[in-house]
Amino acid sequence: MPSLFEQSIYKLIVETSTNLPADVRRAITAAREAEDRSTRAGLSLTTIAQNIEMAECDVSPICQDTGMPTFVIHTPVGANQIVMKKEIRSAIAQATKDGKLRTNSVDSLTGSNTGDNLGPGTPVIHFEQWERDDIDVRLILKGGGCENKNIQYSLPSEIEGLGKAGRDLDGIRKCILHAVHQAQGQGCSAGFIGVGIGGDRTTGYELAKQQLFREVEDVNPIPELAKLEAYILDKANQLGIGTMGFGGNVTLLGCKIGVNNRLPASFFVSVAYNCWAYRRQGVLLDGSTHEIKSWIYEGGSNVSMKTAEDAVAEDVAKIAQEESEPAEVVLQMPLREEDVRRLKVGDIVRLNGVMHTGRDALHKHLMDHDAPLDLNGGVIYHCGPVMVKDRSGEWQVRAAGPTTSIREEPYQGDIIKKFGLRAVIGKGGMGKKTLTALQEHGAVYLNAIGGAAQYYARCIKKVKGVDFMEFGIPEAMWHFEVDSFTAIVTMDSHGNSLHADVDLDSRAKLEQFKDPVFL
Ligand SMILES: O=C(O)C[C@H](O)C(=O)O
Ligand code: SF4
Repeated sequence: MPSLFEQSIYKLIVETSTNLPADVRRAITAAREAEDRSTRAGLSLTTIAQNIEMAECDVSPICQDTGMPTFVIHTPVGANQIVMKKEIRSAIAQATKDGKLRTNSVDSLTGSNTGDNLGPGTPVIHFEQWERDDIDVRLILKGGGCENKNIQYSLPSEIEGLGKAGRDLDGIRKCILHAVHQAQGQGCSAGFIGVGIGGDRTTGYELAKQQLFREVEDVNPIPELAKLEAYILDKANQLGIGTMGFGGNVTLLGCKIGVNNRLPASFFVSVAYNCWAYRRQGVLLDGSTHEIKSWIYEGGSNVSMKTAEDAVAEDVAKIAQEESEPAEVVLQMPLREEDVRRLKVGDIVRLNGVMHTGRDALHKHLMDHDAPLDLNGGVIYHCGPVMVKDRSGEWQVRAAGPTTSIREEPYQGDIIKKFGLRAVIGKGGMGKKTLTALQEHGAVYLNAIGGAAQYYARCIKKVKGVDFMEFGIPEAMWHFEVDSFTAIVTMDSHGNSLHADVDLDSRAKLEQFKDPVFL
């Protein structure tokens, strides 16, 4: 029987992974209200809202990437932190086994997955002592896609699109606006950012991440920073990047800035980007029994993700469905070249049949090996799912949203041509080389909604098999039979890319903020 401390930590992990807190929910609902619901961004936000409720209802991960578990713990003086650490590790392993966390700890040299989320450096546990009797445990699960969009600036600097940035508040302003722009939709916008001003390279990033433990709705006690936070939120939302980088009115949901002293020679501005799946929670434990006394952040269960408009819209959708043909294109996999060549950017596609997952390890492997099955007309889904075996030994999908596609850019075009793929599904879009291959071969890039792991898991009707289990669960090649798997064409075979358009357009908007504001 696990100790009460371990049980409390387990509850914290499950709650954090499966139930988005109230402040984050309110921010997402406000974004929905600011966006026209019939646009790509509006539709994506509706799916995100549904996904949040599905995760809560099924007690399953909101997003399949359950991130780097990072704990910040305050203990009474003299509390045994060594025992606590052991029990936290044990709770992490149990939550992984139960499918509440994905197996996310990978040996950086060999690529092998430890399978239980434990390994050198994982999980991250920071202890602090305080002169109180209770134990305060906070946890953030920040995924890899948004972590990849973190960025650090060293001032003074020349900032692309914004010009010179000096060692002052206005220079800091430019760094933060640029940080939002460079993320585009790849960190599953609309996102939240934590900013650390000062420190050294390491503590600057630490400070940035600490800001993500603040409440979305709080106000910075330092007046200049409160002003800067409000400014960034307002201006970032004028960049037109929108949810998933589809264009739209809402790009940023929160901005929190902290400041530390620096060395005379250094001036770092560090930005931690967090996706909409902003999973952080905390518990206050009784110092002697280790029972949960209270939750630190208001729980999500009281804040429904439905807006007043939803009820009306559901009726309208029903009528519309009855009266007219659905606007989506329904396709059966494997796909035919002529069907794919007809698709254009903006089309909504519903896929039926069998698709195959593949991400970094698979793409690298396929460059100089054969595929384990015929991929002609096939569809590769950039996805690392959460999978568990049920009692009868069958694999079950617990979460299966898309991963950031751009990582496959060096390989994708070649793989499309070599194996005759007709579509790749992922998120955030891909680059020129892939776009050229889509054109030459007759294929499309489909953007699924990042983080909507429960929504997509429900489209998977059967796990048909798996290859390359030696790559670990997220990197293996899973064969999924899907029904009505919905995604949007964002790169077509005619040379069009919504991602390139939004990038260019938002870059022009960024340049409007070149002139000094904070003098
Ligand atoms: O690893 C994943 O499944 C997704 C990742 O967090 C991403 O955003 O690309
Ligand atoms: S897939 Fe998107 S929502 Fe999930 S962790 Fe990555 S960035 Fe966050």
